[in-house]
Amino acid sequence: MLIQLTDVTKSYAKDDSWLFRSRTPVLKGVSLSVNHSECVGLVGESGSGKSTLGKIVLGLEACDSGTVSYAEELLELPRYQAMSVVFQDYNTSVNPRLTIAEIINEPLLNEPLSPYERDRLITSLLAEVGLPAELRTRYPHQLSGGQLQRVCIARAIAPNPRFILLDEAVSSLDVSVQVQVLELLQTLKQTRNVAYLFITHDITVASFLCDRLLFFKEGMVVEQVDDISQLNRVADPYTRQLLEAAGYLEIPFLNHSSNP
Ligand SMILES: Nc1ncnc2c1ncn2[C@@H]1O[C@H](COP(=O)(O)OP(=O)(O)OP(=O)(O)O)[C@@H](O)[C@H]1O
Repeated sequence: MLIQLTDVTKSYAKDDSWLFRSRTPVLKGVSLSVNHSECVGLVGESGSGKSTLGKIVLGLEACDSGTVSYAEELLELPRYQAMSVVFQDYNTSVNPRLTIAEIINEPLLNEPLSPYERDRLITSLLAEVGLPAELRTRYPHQLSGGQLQRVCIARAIAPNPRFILLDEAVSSLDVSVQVQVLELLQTLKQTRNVAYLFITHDITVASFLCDRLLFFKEGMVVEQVDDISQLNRVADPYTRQLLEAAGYLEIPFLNHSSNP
């Protein structure tokens, strides 16, 4: 086990809380684990609390109750080397005044590398995410969305983390670019032995990349699918609704009733 959350709750103060001291519960007792080198998908609608959960996993927010435990190997490393994150909005994830090489170098600033070694590492990280070395001197506005998200992925893998949180990391990309970036993430997962928590509202992309899926609704895990080939067997009505909307339950060989 790399990361384990047990019975985590979180609430935020309501806007009128100065008067009533009332709070809105956002996470209502969430338990989940991410194992070494696995990709866990957290699928749910907008506002269900997925990003809040992601922030708690990264240690950016504290939970109100419950526990978050990390494997020893994560605790031994500085946080930026143990865990990385790739957000949905690649434009606001990068400093527009930095070159692409400087952006990728951000998590490497404390590494004792010579200028030559640093240069070579940045070039090899660009190659690893499928980008040419010439991009290193460009600025973010001179790249396409897909290229910039690849730069964010290069920055995320630069310190060689054991865990990466992917928060709607392909949701802003065109469908064809989405597939390429998902394939890149799949490759990196294998070559770098990294674990992902993949937060998304899109069950199709989640089932492409993930080993396990957790369906999330109103701050709770309502269903867990350990075997993606058994997706059609989900019982929870909300999860079935999501699958139906994505066309999964219409495919005859996946249909539960025709394949007992
Ligand atoms: N810092 C905050 N203060 C107050 N309320 C917050 C805060 N952060 C999130 N919320 C509220 O918590 C709820 C869950 O938000 P969250 O961003 O975790 O959902 P989500 O499932 O990631 O949604 P989306 O996919 O749209 O990003 C929302 O109602 C949001 O308004």
